[in-house]
Amino acid sequence: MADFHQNGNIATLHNLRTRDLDDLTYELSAFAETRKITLILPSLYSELEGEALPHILDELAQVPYLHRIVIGLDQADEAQFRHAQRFFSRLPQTHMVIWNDSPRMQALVQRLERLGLAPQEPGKGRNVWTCIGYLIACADSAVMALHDCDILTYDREMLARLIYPVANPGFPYQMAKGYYPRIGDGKLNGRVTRLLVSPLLIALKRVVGDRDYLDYLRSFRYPLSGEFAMRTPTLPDLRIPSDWGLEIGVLSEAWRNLAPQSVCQVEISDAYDHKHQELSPEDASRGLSRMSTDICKAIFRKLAADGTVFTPNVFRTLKATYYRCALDLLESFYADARMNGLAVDRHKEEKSIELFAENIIRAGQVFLDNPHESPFIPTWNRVHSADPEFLADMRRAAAADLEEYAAG
Ligand SMILES: O=C(O)[C@H](O)COP(=O)(O)O
Repeated sequence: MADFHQNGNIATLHNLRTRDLDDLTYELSAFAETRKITLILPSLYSELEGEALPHILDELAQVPYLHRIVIGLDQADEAQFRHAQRFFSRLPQTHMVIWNDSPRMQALVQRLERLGLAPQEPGKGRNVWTCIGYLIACADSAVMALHDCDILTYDREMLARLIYPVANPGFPYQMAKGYYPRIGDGKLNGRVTRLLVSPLLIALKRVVGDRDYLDYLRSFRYPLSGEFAMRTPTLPDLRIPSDWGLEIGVLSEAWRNLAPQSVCQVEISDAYDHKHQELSPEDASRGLSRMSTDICKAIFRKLAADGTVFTPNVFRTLKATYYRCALDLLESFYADARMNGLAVDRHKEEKSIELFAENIIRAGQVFLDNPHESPFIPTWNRVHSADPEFLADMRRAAAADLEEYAAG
């Protein structure tokens, strides 16, 4: 049974298991009559062949309150795009599959390149950014929700709970961030959240001192969850990182753009499992190693923008402090897991901590070498002011792709 603890920084909306899904769905459907809700699904083509997405579609097919579903399809060729259209056609809601690699979409990226506004690299950040652009171009939704396509434990209650705080017109929330425990196969997962982000935030507080931004980030029970919902007026001014700092980046943007009273976190599942990436200790450009470096960079950059001075010595101290904090937290995770009959491989976890400690230094070095480097894709407001026709052309391009490469 959940608790009802509030941390005092941002509101936490728990699942007290006192309300059934039908009742929640009924109320969401009433909200949706006056505030249209769009769901964004950033998807890799390979996820269509995985076990999670077919089940996600089965669940979504039963959701009555969604106005539109926008699927951003990455890493697909023409035949795969046609297949994707067939795959998603069982959704009863209006939906759009955006083929990000289509010749038309690529021509649009080149158009942005000429303006110096193109995303620096492909990936989930660019995919999400494109889908948000499409949503802005449609100009008919009041609420947007987004979740990953690799959730093995998906059910439609997760979506209902994610959307509710921003769809309820009586609530002050502009953004809701999902949280849950990541558990699967009898193990405690969420390696980067538990072993990097949580101890790093504690260590930063010790090394650089109290910062509102650190307190804010520490308030989130699962800062790396890929699930969030927002009221759409905030979207045109949202800067999305194109690297793996996407989740932290979106939280940082909410901190910059919104009052703390308008941000909340919401419990959406009691056991979440997804596809696990490899740690990749040998190759820092892949897997959780790359993810951990990008996350550190995102946090360092944000603190620097808030007036924190970083030097090589600060990063060396931070590494040592982090290492101690991470080992201490590991004790807590171990005890918690053990008491709940879950496995924690302490050797593997300590190896991960060692890798993350190295990556703190690596990220620090990248930051010191190039403090102005920014992974952020320009906001849609900026693109719109540089090229007022762009959004309408993008919407037309997505529709033309759909027509030209009909499922067949
Ligand atoms: O949330 C995280 O910490 C990362 O996405 C890794 O998650 P995993 O350990 O569950 O694969």
